[in-house]
Amino acid sequence: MAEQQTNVAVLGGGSFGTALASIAADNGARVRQWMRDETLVKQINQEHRNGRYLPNYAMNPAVEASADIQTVLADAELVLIAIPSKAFRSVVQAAKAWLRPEQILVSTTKGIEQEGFLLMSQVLEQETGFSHIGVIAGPNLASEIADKQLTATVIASADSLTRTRVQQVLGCRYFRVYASDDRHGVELGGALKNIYAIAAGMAAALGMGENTRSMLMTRALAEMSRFAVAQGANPMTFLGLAGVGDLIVTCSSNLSRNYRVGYAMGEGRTLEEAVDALGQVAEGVNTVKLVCAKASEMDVYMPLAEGLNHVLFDGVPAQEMARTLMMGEQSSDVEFILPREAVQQAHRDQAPHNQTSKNQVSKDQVSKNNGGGNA
Ligand SMILES: NC(=O)c1ccc[n+]([C@@H]2O[C@H](COP(=O)([O-])OP(=O)(O)OC[C@H]3O[C@@H](n4cnc5c(N)ncnc54)[C@H](O)[C@@H]3O)[C@@H](O)[C@H]2O)c1
Ligand SMILES: O=P(O)(O)OC[C@H](O)CO
Repeated sequence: MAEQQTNVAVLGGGSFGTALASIAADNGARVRQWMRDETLVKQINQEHRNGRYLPNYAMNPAVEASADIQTVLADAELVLIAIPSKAFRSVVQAAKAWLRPEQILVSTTKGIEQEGFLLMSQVLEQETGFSHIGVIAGPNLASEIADKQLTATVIASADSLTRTRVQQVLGCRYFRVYASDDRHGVELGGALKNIYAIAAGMAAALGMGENTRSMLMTRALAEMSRFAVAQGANPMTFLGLAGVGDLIVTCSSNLSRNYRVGYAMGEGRTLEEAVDALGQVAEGVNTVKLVCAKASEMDVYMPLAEGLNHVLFDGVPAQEMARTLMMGEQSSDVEFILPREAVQQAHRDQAPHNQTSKNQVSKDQVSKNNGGGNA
């Protein structure tokens, strides 16, 4: 007996929504994609191409685009939401009247909501109260997926039906879907890596080398997992695709919008110029502010994120910040093996006179250290 075709709804007409819609259609699902822009709807239905966000890639012709959210959600078993975090809640609210508890709702958005520091799956939970909720995250540059480059992602959910159905619906010859039940860790991995992608782009534009990039990525991973553990996530998640996997791709590729924002700033553009030139979402710009505020509230040491925050919003030159960071506390490599506090204690015990601990990267410290570093 032939298996029944799965109905999939994709909310979002940007690059990731478009890439995901094509995967599901390539895999035999009936896919409807919702977007606001009627011109884009017409173009996708007639030319099978998203000329605004992925102009150089053919979409599966079976994807039906529509600006009517009710039509798109009707009969959908799986709903994939690819809307930037700033608009995520409003779109879920607009969709709510046509969502049903038996549907599987999956956020693909890598951002944080300012009010309450909520991740998008938490917004979904708040708005719907449903139980089949998950997130997708991993090293997933939309244009490479649209080009059918071999790619893997993670579906994370406490609900096994959500994990299994997403693996069945999206897993195909060019897209592998791994499962996790650490939804919070996977979602945080996706959101946090954007911060360090901006820093990596900046470092590349400033001519910093591969040792620097490697140090930045590895210390970023330490910082991300430290923050995530304080938020209740499993540190082991950061060894997976949604942790180190996504960090590698976004810190190395100029296909990453966050990396491109950093690169443009490293070339001398202002943040506003860099974001305007992009014309697409770079979630890391907003995330760094929210994460620094939360880290300070929870007393989590995040010198790279704090440093980037000062560069983006306080006008501190990136070179100067790099010098300051190089003069910061020399700490433990892997804190889950040798705790940072043990290294600090050893420094205190062996210091001829007491040193003050350098827990925060402040603007004052930047000016004090200016010129004195060895980055
Ligand atoms: N592009 C990627 O490679 C990629 C990969 C993985 C995850 N993501 C994540 O997916 C999310 C979406 O990213 P994207 O790349 O598709 O963004 P994008 O900038 O390419 O497109 C965003 C889409 O959202 C729509 N949108 C914005 N505000 C809206 C609103 N109020 N109502 C309805 N639609 C609205 C835009 O019109 C556009 O169609 C982001 O959080 C991003 O981090 C992106
Ligand atoms: O283009 P970015 O920087 O939003 O990154 C896209 C994806 O998150 C990469 O996995």
